[in-house]
Amino acid sequence: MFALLGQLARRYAKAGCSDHFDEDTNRRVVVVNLFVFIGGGITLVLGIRAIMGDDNHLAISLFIASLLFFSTRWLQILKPTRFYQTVSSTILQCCLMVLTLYLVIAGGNNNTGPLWIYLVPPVCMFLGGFKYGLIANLIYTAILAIILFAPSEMLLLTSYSFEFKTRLLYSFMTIIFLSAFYEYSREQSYSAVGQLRDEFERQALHDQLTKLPNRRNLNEQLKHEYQRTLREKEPFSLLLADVDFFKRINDDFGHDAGDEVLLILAQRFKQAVRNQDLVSRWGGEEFLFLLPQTSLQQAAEVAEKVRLQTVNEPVWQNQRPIPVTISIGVAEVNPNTSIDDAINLADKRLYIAKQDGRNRVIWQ
Ligand SMILES: Nc1nc2c(ncn2[C@@H]2O[C@H](COP(=O)(O)OP(=O)(O)OP(=O)(O)O)[C@@H](O)[C@H]2O)c(=O)[nH]1
Repeated sequence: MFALLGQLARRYAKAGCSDHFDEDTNRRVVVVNLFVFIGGGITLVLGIRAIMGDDNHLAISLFIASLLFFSTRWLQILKPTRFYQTVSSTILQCCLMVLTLYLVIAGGNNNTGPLWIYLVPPVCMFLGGFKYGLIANLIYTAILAIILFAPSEMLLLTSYSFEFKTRLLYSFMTIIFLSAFYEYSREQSYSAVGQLRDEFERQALHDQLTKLPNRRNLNEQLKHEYQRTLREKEPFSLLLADVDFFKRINDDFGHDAGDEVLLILAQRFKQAVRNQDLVSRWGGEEFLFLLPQTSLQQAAEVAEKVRLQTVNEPVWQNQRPIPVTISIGVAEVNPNTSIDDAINLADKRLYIAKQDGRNRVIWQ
């Protein structure tokens, strides 16, 4: 029974949420749903009470407000887009503001109407965000002050003492300040968490030393590129490049120099290829190039260019030249080969390049 109620409540609260929305928008959808349930329900009940108390004006206002509250929920469920979510939350805020101002003007039941204005700051802050919430609250406060302090209470249908009006305004402004502060802190934390998440995602997909895409990242790109190859029947190619005798570089020049070599090579490789090509750090001193829309022969030419550039430009570290050469295995991916087959073939050709004396490209 409780489980069923919980399930119904969850379904009610989440109606209108969408995977296309960010977390904050979905949370606003939930708040609109909950507010409509509570706010719409209470105004409906108060409307019925007002009818029974023969206060027809108040009853009609409350019924209209209740209807508008419920319509905002229908709107965001019927049209689950960001635009309609904004429209429905704006209608809800305007409706709440007009209703509470009306309650201040009319006094409500035994002059208790002004008590409802304290709902405005938190609801507007949460639904509109810090900036728009603050603007809405300041406009509301200005209108409230005009209504309360107009000469001879000409805008009021009831009467309040001067002390009541000033205390109402002061306490209302305090609530605005607290709600604004809360919303500002919440937005700051939300954006800090977002930045942290982006940074973690970036780190998970990139190599720490060279900042190149890592193996996991490239595997994803390979799958995308393969889909395009299947669709458009156009091959792409892979270069598997490995630094020759890298262990010797580490031993002769130190591990830091080895790191520097990898870093400089990564930058040079990136500059040597087209924008749409991808260079990744595949393993320790291995780099895998993904060259979209490139045949085996064209890829072999690119590989030769990269090899020559590497052998002709030593890496300088602490004013010492470190001679570097690379060996490269090339393979083509077309609709008749799988990605794994192509990587294995590139690996096999790289092995042959090493066996044949290193500093060379093997592509057939
Ligand atoms: N400095 C540094 N060294 C690394 C890094 N990753 C792997 N290595 C080293 O690279 C060396 C690779 O050595 P090997 O696999 O024997 O290959 P190699 O010496 O390049 O010989 P060949 O590939 O046959 O030409 C190992 O000593 C690894 O410790 C790194 O990020 N930085």
